[in-house]
Amino acid sequence: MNNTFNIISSVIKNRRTTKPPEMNGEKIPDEQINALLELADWAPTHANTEPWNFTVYTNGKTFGKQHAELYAASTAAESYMQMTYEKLLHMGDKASHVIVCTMQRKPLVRIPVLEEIAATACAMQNILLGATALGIASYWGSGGMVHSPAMKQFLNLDTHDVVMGVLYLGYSDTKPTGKRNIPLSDKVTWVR
Ligand SMILES: Cc1cc2nc3c(=O)[nH]c(=O)nc-3n(C[C@H](O)[C@H](O)[C@H](O)COP(=O)(O)O)c2cc1C
Repeated sequence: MNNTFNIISSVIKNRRTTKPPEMNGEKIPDEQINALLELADWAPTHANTEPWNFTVYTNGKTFGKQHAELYAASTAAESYMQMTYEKLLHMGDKASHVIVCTMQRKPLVRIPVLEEIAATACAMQNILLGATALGIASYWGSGGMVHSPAMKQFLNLDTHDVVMGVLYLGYSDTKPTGKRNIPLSDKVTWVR
């Protein structure tokens, strides 16, 4: 294998999910976030629809407040849990930047939704890999209100658009070890 493969292989294998509470509050320079977004923009895209969109929060607390308030406003009193509110409120406290990632379909696009979602996921993975290369810890979260109609409305999305997830980026003093539960051989079929 050549050196480029070895480098990218090491970045891919070293990317690990770090939960935002494990981040340490240190700030990432905005230029580095821009560089990551530029990587996202080079994701593959069927028919060049480039359906990814990003809302970048330079303070994790701002998104946390909006997320928690959305939960409070759209949860019936009998289901509401203060613990959930607090968890959402403080989720990004120690993150540097929070990026809400959405797939937004252009009008009249004939590309299947599945492919637009896949393209946006590729863009998000580019961010995660770039972050790893820069020593930035990352977390792709889809909990709380992320997939709720209330979040779509909050983000002014159209019916066919999708909230893909929230990327929390920051620095961490710890690094989780990776694991895979299913052997690769169980997921691969070779036809010769
Ligand atoms: C689409 C997607 C949604 C995810 N949502 C969550 C989530 O809501 N909560 C969570 O703890 N982890 C979430 N994760 C992160 C996974 O838990 C994590 O990728 C998995 O444990 C494998 O660990 P690794 O990323 O270190 O390889 C999500 C990952 C993806 C790709």
